[in-house]
Amino acid sequence: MSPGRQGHCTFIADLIISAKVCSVVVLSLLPAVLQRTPIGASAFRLTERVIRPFHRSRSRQGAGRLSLYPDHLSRTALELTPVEPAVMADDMCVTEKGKEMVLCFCTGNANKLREVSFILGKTVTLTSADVDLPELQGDPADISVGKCRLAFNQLKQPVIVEDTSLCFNALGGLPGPYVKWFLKKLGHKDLPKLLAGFDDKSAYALCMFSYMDDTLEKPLLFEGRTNGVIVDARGDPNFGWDPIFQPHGFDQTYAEMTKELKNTISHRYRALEKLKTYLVQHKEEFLTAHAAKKVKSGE
Ligand SMILES: O=P(O)(O)OP(=O)(O)OP(=O)(O)OC[C@H]1O[C@@H](n2cnc3c(O)ncnc32)[C@H](O)[C@@H]1O
Ligand SMILES: [Mg+2]
Repeated sequence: MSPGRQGHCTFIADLIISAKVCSVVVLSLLPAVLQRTPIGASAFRLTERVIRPFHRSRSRQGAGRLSLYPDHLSRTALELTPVEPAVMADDMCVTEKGKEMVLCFCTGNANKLREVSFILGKTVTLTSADVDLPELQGDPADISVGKCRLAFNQLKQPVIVEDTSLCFNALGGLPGPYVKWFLKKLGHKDLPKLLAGFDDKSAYALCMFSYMDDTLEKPLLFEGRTNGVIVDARGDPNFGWDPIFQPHGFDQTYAEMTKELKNTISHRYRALEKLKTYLVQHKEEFLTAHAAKKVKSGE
C-alpha cells in the first residue's frame, strides 16, 4: 500500500475510534442530562412510582409471598412507595401543600392497589408498602383487623389494609376469606363447579378495609358488599375471581366490565366510600395529631 493511502486508512480508523468513544460518553451521560429536564425528571419519577412497585409485587408473588417470618416483615416494612392517583377524582379533601393526609395501603396485590388508588383519587396522598403479612384465619372482620394491627406495628404511621372474601350462599358463605386458596387450586374453570349440586348460585363479594393511626386504640372497620351470582368464567382473567362473579343487575362479570364501571359498583368501592367519609370528617383531627407528632419528634 502506498504511504499516502496508508495515511488515509489510519486517519479513517482514528475517526471511527473517536466516534465510538464519543457515542459511549454521550450515551452514558444521557440519562443524567435527561433527568435534569422537566420532562425527563417526570418520566424518571413515573418509572420509579409505577413500574417499580408493580414489578416488586409481581416478583414477590413469583417468589411465594407466604413468609411468616418477622425478620422478613421488618426487612420490607419501610419500603414505602408513593402512588399517583389514577384519576383526578373529587377534590373534597385536597389539602394545602405540606398538610396532606398521607395514608399507606399495605398490600402485596398490584390489582387491589390500582383499584384503591383509582377509587380514592385525591382524597388522600396514597403510598403503598408490600409488607408480607401472614394470611390470617378467622372471620373476615377479624382477619382484616389482625392484618391492620400487624401493618401498623411495622410501619407506625396511618395505614389501611383490606381482606376480600367471595362467599357462596349455598355453601354457608364459603370459600369466603379462603377464596385465594380455592382459586389457586381449582382455577376459574373449576371454582364454579363447587356449586354444581346446588340450584342457588348466588354469592356476594365482601371487602373489609381496616384503618389505623396513632390517635386510635384499635383499627376501624369499613365493610363493602356487592351481591351477585357465580357463573362460568368470562372476561379478562387477570384479577382474582373477577371472571366468575356477575353482580346483580348486570349481564357482565366483573372481568368483562370497564374498570370505571367495576370501580363504581364493587365491594371495594362500597367499603372505600365509607372510609372516605370517615377521613373527610376527621381530617382536622388527623392533621393536628400528625403536626403535633412532627413537632415532638423534631421533624
Ligand atoms: O396482600 P393482600 O392485600 O392480602 O392481597 P391478597 O392477594 O393476598 O388478597 P386477599 O388476602 O384479600 O385474598 C383475596 C383473594 O381474592 C382475590 N381478590 C381480591 N379482590 C378481588 C377483586 O376485586 N376481584 C377479584 N378477585 C379479587 C385476590 O386476588 C385473592 O386471591
Ligand atoms: Mg392476603
